[in-house]
Amino acid sequence: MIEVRGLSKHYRIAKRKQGLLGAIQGLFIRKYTSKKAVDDISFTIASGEVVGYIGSNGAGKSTTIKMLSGILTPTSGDVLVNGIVPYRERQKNAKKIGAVFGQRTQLMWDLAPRESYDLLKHIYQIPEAIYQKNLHEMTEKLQLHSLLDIPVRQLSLGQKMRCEFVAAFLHDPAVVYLDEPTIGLDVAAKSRIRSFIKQMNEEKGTTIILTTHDMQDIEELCRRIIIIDNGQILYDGDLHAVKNSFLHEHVISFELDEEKEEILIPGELEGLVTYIPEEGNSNKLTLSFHPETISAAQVIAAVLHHYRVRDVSIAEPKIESIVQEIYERGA
Ligand SMILES: Nc1ncnc2c1ncn2[C@@H]1O[C@H](COP(=O)(O)OP(=O)(O)OP(=O)(O)O)[C@@H](O)[C@H]1O
Repeated sequence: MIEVRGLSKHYRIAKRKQGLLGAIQGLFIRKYTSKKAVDDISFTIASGEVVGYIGSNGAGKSTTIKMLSGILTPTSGDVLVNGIVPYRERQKNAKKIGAVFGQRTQLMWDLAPRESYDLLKHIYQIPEAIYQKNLHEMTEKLQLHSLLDIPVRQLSLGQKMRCEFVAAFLHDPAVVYLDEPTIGLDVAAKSRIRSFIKQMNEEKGTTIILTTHDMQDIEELCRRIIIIDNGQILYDGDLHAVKNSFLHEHVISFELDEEKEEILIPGELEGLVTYIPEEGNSNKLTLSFHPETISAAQVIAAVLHHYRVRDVSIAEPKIESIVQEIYERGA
């Protein structure tokens, strides 16, 4: 579906000298530096995959997406999407892809969404029956019937983004690029959009490439992540595998049935767990441990053996901290 081999994009940046003289000199003599925004990356994405493409600001995510969608021509390397070289056959490629860029819109500002959709129907030459079916199903899923005839400029950000998603999926694209699709949205809008993405992937087999700084998006939608930093791929693989390999500590909190003057770690856990004191809580026993040293089940069993426990909560390692660590380690 998507094949990327040795793909690079180097931007040429004009060096400017300071001051008026420098500006005048710059008109005649220009010196350039080169920025390796994407530097020799390779990956393959199969049809129907949902892949999180993540990295810090300036890592090279948007540049990659622009090359995949045909907006940018690579400096070197190969990219093939649906058997098409995107930057060579832009129109053919455009018919098979969809995109939502959180910061930009493809809906006409002064028109109602329905009118923009009608325009897209003609641009993508969607047969009338498929158009009506898709429009009906998608507006239903995103609950935007009541918004279809209101000019886009009068819609809230969350309403507008839901409408954007219909525009991106209306022509049944094989691949959809989502660049920060939930940025600035409230919890309810994010959740509705995430379940729409899930449904489209499951029902239509749409391949999704998701670029986001919102790790909740990644956790809920992606089984595979590609992490890019400084234009190079740091990690490409299963989200849960990375979680396990980078996982340092699990934290379990026990709410004890009664307040204690002193809470002691059960003897059998000595040296295997670390006690995390919680200020002002004399009935809370919070322990951190490495899952390779001792299992959560063993920790719970030992505590239940010594204390009467009202409630237990287990904190999973956050993907944010794992990603942060991968950036810092560099591999
Ligand atoms: N048109 C351009 N000309 C010169 N340099 C550019 C251009 N576009 C991007 N860059 C540089 O290339 C690098 C990668 O940029 P890119 O926009 O791909 O990063 P990103 O991972 O999408 O970042 P963000 O999360 O901030 O959107 C950055 O250092 C950026 O400054």
